[in-house]
Amino acid sequence: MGLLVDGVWRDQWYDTAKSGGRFERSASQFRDFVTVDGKPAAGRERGFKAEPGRYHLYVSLACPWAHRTLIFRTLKKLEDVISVSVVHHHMGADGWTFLKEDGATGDDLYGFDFLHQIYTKADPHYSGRVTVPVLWDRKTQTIVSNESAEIIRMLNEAFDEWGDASVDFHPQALREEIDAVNARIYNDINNGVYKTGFATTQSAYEEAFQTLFAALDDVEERLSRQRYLVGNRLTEADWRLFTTLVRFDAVYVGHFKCNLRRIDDYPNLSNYLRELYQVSGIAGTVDMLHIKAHYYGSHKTTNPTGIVPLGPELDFTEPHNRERLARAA
Ligand SMILES: N[C@@H](CCC(=O)N[C@@H](CS)C(=O)NCC(=O)O)C(=O)O
Repeated sequence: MGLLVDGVWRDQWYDTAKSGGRFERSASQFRDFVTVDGKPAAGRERGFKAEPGRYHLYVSLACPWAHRTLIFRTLKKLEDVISVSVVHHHMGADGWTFLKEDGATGDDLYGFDFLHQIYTKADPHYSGRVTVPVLWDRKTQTIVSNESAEIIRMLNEAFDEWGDASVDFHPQALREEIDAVNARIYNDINNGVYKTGFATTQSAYEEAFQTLFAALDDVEERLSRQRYLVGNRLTEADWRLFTTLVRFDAVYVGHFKCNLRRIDDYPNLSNYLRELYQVSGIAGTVDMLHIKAHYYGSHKTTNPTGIVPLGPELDFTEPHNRERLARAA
């Protein structure tokens, strides 16, 4: 685990000393957009036109943020439009690597060994973390975006000429509510599990832990009344929550000490998780080997032995009871 400083790789763990033991996620730096007409998005200088075969995703199957982009690629039927390379699940002294093992593909575009080489190809003086997902433009050989929240919006709306235009996970009428729900779920749950697991003081851990479970309790209550988070349909907000829920009992409960309750202990959240997992194409985006091997094997400060637990037994294919809420929202 490390970062680039003026284009030079440095092996370094997260620095929580400045923030009272709290984990603070740094903002993504590549923030351009692929658009239908190729014009730059508002406030941006560089424009990228949607074209089939032009863009490539670098992902980790372990990573919940990268997982969002794979889900959108699948649900929008963009598999033949946007190609993908999968990094190795172990993130060690070199950061993400392109070692080909356990289903990791290697770097299909340049044959690089490390993901940080993709970052320095885009910007030889890049300083910052080297994260997945990355949306790469083959044509101009640069990174369009390394922010999953924005990549999924591009996949949702810019490629409809070639993908499935009939599904829209960010409908105009629900945008305000989606944004509000996303904000809480991002801060308290998606990033909340990291704040809990990477805290380096007892008080920072407890603060994040309490916030996380208060938010999960609220979502459980919401899902007892309505089938999905926003409106009566699947939206971006659901997929963003899903990637955390599906990792929760396998990883966050033990590795990140998020152990007040498991998702399995919440009747509505667990059925909701099963329903989303059973949506066509989704199970194929969930890779428990990568998920468990990555977290338990890579975070040496949290799990120095690197031992990957064998449990728990999880079966997301069991029946769910969410149909009864179909008209209740
Ligand atoms: N805000 C980013 C966060 C991505 C992120 O933090 N990815 C993790 C993997 S789960 C990563 O690559 N971490 C490497 C590091 O922090 O050095 C997004 O949502 O795209």
